[in-house]
Amino acid sequence: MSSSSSGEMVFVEHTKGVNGLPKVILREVRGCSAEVYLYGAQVTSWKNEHGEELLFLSSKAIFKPPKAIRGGIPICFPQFGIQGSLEQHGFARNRHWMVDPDPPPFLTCSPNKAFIDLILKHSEEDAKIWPHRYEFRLRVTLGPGGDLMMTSRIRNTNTDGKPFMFTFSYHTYFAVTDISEVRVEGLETLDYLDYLKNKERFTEQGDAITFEAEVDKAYLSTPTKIAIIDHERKRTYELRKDGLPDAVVWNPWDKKAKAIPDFGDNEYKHMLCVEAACVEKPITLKPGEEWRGRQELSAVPSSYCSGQLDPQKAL
Ligand SMILES: O=P(O)(O)OC[C@H]1O[C@@H](O)[C@H](O)[C@@H](O)[C@@H]1O
Repeated sequence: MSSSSSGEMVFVEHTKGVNGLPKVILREVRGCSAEVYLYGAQVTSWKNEHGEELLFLSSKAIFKPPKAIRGGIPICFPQFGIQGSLEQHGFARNRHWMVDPDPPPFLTCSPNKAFIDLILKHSEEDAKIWPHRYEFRLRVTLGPGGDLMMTSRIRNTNTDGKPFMFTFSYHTYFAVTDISEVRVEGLETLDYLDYLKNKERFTEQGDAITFEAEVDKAYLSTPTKIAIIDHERKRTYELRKDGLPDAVVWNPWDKKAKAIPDFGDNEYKHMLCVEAACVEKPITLKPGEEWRGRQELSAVPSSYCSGQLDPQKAL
């Protein structure tokens, strides 16, 4: 456990990560931790109190701009996927963010000490590809129980009176023991767009979702709670979201994995992306307006969660 010279615990440590990229480590008293790179404002690690890694990070991840880091929680903004004129998943994930010197007050009075506020603003360079002024503020918090909370606030600061539109996702790569032993609950019977079938719309059947081939789907208007159950590890991830109606589920499986240069051939077995997202209906912000999108993750023993999940319960 890291502590200051006075012996007090350091909840927020500013340090350097791979290739000297600035990184912030968040710690909580029970021993859980999270790591956030300023490059992409990307969470690359989230560990429970036993030091077990809960996020997948590829062994081939390239920590070198302009390549986005493969794994953890990349942020897709202002464009999810290829629906638009920008590069896949937009540019927020490969920009250098700053520590926010002036974060807005949070409405809820929280006892958490392990948090970091980051900010990304428009630049002249980016204005050539996305001609808007904006402020994107992200707070990453590690709760006392080890929960990982992320709140994004995006504000239109255009001075030309123009609104802008965007799509978004927290592209979370969950670490799983064996993908063929994983079940996702909370998305059954929903409509989804299948990206492997030209975005055709289908309706999911009644059963919980399991995996035996490549999957790339955007479930629409989902409940606020989704569970990812890792049977082999007897661990359940709970994803709670607010302001993000959709959920993307992605696993490249063997063939696609081999075609991704910064992804190991067999790593698809040990990851599953379940992304709190807004993809079907883009968000429109007028000048002065702000949007808020939040995700909370917890990891609990499966016996505790199974059967108790109430997908309708709001955050
Ligand atoms: O390789 P990238 O740009 O990080 O994207 C990975 C995947 O991200 C998912 O969110 C998309 O739905 C997939 O289509 C995409 O392949």
